[in-house]
Amino acid sequence: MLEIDGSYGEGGGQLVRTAVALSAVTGKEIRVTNIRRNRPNPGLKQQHLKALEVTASICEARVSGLFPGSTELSFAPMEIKGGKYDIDIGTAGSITLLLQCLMPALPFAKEKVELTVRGGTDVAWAPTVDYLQQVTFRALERLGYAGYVTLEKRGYYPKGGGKVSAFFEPCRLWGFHFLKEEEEIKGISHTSNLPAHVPLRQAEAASARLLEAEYSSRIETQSFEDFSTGSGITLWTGYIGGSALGERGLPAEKVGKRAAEEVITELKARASVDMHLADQLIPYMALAGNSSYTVREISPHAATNIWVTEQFLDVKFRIEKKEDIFEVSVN
Ligand SMILES: Nc1ncnc2c1ncn2[C@@H]1O[C@H](COP(=O)(O)OP(=O)(O)OP(=O)(O)O)[C@@H](O)[C@H]1O
Repeated sequence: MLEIDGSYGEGGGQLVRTAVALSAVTGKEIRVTNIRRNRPNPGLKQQHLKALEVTASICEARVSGLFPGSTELSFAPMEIKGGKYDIDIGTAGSITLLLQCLMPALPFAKEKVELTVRGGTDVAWAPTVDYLQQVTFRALERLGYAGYVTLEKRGYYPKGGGKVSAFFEPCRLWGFHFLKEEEEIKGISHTSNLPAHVPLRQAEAASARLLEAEYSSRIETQSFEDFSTGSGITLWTGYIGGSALGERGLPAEKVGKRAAEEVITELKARASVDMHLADQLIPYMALAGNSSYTVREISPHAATNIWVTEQFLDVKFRIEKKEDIFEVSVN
């Protein structure tokens, strides 16, 4: 039984998701203690519970400790099955973070996996669904990953009610060295139940700020009348993304500008991947072997993900400072 201290480093939800996914891949039984100890509300929340429940059912795991607020769990996987699953997170809990828990295991499934997930598609502290599609999947494809997600309906905080379909096929991962890929910046600016000028103003403000920094952009606008009310914008180019969400009282122009600033910060650093993708790629790069990227900073999320991944797999990540950026590689 492998014991993982959930308070290590960043000590958040991602450590638990990576541990469970790699337990499924390696077949190693685990116990995770001190779950989310470094968060103001420690223990498992609804979003984490759903992710763990689905991962357990896909790999027929024996689990204990799955209840709200639980700070310790054990997970003993069998084989990773395929099949169809219909999952309702029940709140505006992040759909993309639920997928983050499952996705590293799915190349090793016996058959294809089809999921329908209901929850939040554009919520704080998580990749937006557009980021997942345009940045994360673009990078994973380079590692041989076979899967895609389709947005059916947006879901914003607090009501949620978004819907995403996802499809994954068993595949063999291979190594890849990520280099900076810069194209015209693309984006989607979207709203639900708000006036049509809101996504336009978000998009125009983002484009104007990008142009000031000498980047051209093409941003699509979308207006929906879905179950929840909200707005957001995601921008991307190569392996770099940025996003911002609307808030009551926050002018649409500020939302657009925030997303643009995120992308500009990443692009100016001249690294190959952004800080979020950098932590997300760690388990896949370890499974694929012989891979690398450059990033402007090593975030606590990335350092923690490296630490958890090294507990499961016989790999060692190297981090080297090269001028103003860091190269992260694994053999
Ligand atoms: N704006 C964003 N764009 C892309 N990815 C993001 C963004 N914000 C957060 N992420 C990603 O979402 C994940 C968040 O992990 P984290 O452990 O903080 O989540 P959590 O389960 O909500 O946990 P906790 O509530 O314990 O913080 C990380 O992979 C991070 O890179």
